Amino acid sequence: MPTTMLFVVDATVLILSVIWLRLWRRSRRRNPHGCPLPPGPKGIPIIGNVFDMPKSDEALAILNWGKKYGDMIYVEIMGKPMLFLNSYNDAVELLEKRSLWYSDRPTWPMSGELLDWEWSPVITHYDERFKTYRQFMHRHFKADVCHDYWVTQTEAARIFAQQMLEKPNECERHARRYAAAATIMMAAYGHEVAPEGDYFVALADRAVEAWSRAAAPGAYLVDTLPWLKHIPSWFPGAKFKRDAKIWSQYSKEMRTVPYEKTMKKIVDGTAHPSMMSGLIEFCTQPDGTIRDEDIISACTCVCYGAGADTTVALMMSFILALLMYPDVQTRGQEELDCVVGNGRLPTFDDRGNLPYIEGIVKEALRWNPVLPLTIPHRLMKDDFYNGYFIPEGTQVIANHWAMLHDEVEYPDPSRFWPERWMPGGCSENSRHPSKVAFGFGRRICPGQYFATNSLFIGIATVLATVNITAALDENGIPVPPPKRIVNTPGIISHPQHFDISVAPRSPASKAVLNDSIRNTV
Ligand code: HEM
Repeated sequence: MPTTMLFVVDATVLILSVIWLRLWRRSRRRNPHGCPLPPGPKGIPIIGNVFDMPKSDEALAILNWGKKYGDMIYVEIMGKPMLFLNSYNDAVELLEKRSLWYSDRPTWPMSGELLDWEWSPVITHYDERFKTYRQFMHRHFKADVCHDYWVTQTEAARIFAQQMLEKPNECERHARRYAAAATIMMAAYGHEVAPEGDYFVALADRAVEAWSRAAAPGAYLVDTLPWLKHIPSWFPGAKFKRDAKIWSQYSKEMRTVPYEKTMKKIVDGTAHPSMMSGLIEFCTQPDGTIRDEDIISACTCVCYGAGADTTVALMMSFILALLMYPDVQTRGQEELDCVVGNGRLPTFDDRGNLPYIEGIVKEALRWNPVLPLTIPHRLMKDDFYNGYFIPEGTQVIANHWAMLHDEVEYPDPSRFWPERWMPGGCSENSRHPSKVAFGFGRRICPGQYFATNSLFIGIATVLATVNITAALDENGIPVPPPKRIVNTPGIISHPQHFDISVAPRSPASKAVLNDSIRNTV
């Protein structure tokens, strides 16, 4: 028989064996105790549902799948089982009540292993290291400790408003400095960021940007075929390995450079108090050694990695909402004038007296969820739920978009409508969006109180000091605001760039803002 013929026969036998093995494994999975897998699109042998997966607006598409398959939707991608949860109750039942088994994370071949981000608490496996890292984060970001950051957050919010007035078209950059750099870097390292070109921030931004590119769903074949990670980097088509080599250096520098520089200051006695100085003190042993140093550096580093983009995205969604729903701005300002007055700026002490502003914070968390399909939890053993079998290793993904746009909890869900939360409003007694937006169970976001505080003071300060309106085109005609939210692609939902005009609310409000900054700088 000619060699090519032999090759064809061998290849056919191999393919048929793999198909048989897959079908056999699938039927075994389906029926260990007579329970079927949860419903979902049928898929095809070997590759499973690769071609069924939506290419854009994934969360919305999966919400719509729910109409056909129910609240739990099961798919397999090249043998990798995935379960999407559209309902809050299922997420609580599985990710919270059974969190002992639903708290692991999957392995990420490109963005985790090859980019050397496995140190990151966000993707760390559910093990002893995980428990130590959660304990460290909790010490420094639990609800009552977050009061310690109020002053920094308030000052940074005022500078944000001032920068918006100066350069309205760079709003996103100002939001990044505010929400992320100025507050998070101070909390994590006691580091005061430079107004422009801060070194720590530049290192972190470079690494996070590379990570986001690597982690975008479907961006790298190696995530679907993990064995590809073993091919040498000179091999044709192995550009991903060469990219990963450069990007892994960014990850290393992001983690080590701020840590080492801050450590030097701690040793010199010139460091500002911070999470890092607190943890170093907590972990220093009687003999002078420091335990868990790698976990300390991971915790300080992850604050920017996990907290920057998320908070910026929410602030930008809030500003977009002001453009699309101008009444929200007017009503928020009326409440602030009534409660805070015109002679000073809002502070955290006013929060309990500002129900409408609180309604805006809730809508900001709900309306355009930052992580519409959140980070997968990995099931650690076979499970049975509602008559279905869920195999070990399944990646369970809560569809935050579906839960936060649930028409029963939040009628007219695509409307940014703080009134829904006011006494007598249609969602007055509905679930607080933070119960979904920050995730579930043992992997719930440890920065949630810090983040919500940043949102509150940012929103209150902007409304108290500036008016945001549509940008004007070259003929001086207002550019109509977008009619619906359009996000950039990627794991985190950032609204696509939009221009705005920003003006002081009044000469008096501008003077109060400038004075408040002068008195604190
Ligand atoms: C508004 C801003 C934020 C939102 C909406 C947000 C949301 C989330 C969500 C949905 C998760 C995944 C939870 C899960 O797997 O069930 C998460 C994880 C995480 N977040 Fe946040 N987050 C925000 C800000 C922050 C901040 C400011 C920090 C740090 C100071 C932070 C640190 C983390 C960490 C370390 C994790 C990984 C948790 C784990 O896997 O154990 N986040 N966040």
